[in-house]
Amino acid sequence: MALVAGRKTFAAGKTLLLRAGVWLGAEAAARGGNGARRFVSQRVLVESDVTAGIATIKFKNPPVNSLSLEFLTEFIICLEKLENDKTYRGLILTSDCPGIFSAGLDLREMCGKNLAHYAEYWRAIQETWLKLYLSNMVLVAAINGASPAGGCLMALSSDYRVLADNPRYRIGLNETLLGIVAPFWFKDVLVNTIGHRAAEHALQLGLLFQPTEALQVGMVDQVVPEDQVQSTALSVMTEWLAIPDHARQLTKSMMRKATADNLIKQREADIQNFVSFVSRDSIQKSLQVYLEKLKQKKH
Ligand SMILES: CCCCC/C=C\CCCC/C=C/C(=O)SCCNC(=O)CCNC(=O)[C@H](O)C(C)(C)COP(=O)(O)OP(=O)(O)OC[C@H]1O[C@@H](n2cnc3c(N)ncnc32)[C@H](O)[C@@H]1OP(=O)(O)O
Repeated sequence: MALVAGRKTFAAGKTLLLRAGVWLGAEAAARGGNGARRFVSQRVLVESDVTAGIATIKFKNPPVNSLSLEFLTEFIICLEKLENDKTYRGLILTSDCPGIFSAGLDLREMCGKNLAHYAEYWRAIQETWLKLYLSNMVLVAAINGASPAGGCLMALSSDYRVLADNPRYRIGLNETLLGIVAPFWFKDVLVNTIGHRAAEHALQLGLLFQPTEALQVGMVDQVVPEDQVQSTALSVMTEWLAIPDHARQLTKSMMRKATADNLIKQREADIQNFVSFVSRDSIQKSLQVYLEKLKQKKH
């Protein structure tokens, strides 16, 4: 199995160091006779059906699929590989961790680190979102677990969302509950999905919706029994892939470009905003208290 380490070039001429060992050769992946391929990487599992042109990315960053810098690095590389490989027209996003889609940003990346680290981290968050939001592939989120904040953003950036019908699987942008603020582009994506009034309400109160509420407000497109999430995602994908790619892709771009451009034109300022916000003593304190509460919950 090949081990690739190198530099990943990000937008704005910046680079993110691809840590040695995080990407374990996709090319060495098992290839079945039925057109199924499996890429192997440490935190991101990629299964694909070459014949159908559909790949499935399973987040595998236990215990809660937090969006750590290492996870994001692997994820971006996987996305790029799939995006550049014209075999794949559709991508299903789901989780390999039982009961958790993604706990969102990794709070440990935002606590007690230096300014350069915060900047690197935020650039990776931006990059992940831009790649997801502007993907030429059809993206279906098969949400098989809790999906707060950054986890919710990943789902919202897909073209279609299927959520498992389990009241423990709440989804929403809960940033205010942590004493932090969802950045404008998180807000824009939420507004595009559920409308301005509902987004204002949800954002100010940091609402986490149970499945039936999420369906009602339009945050997800379908709620299905837990054991039908993957099969539903697959049949939705088949429906979407019946549309000619060029027409669907141009339409997607027409709908999303302005929102993405809004960030692209002020990426550096957005990074500086994040760095100065998150490094404030009061914000550091809020995040630490929140992390401590999460830890104590168990005892
Ligand atoms: C005005 C200018 C503004 C500019 C921008 C400024 C600010 C930036 C805003 C950035 C936007 C932020 C987005 C985010 O995504 S913030 C993260 C929000 N996430 C959460 O609130 C989720 C917190 N986690 C949970 O609610 C639960 O863990 C759960 C996901 C529902 C799973 O519950 P359960 O299965 O019971 O697991 P535990 O709670 O026991 O957790 C297991 C261990 O995982 C640790 N953990 C959980 N979440 C995170 C996380 N997000 N990051 C890091 N670590 C996390 C938890 O502490 C446990 O650790 P332990 O085993 O060591 O105790």
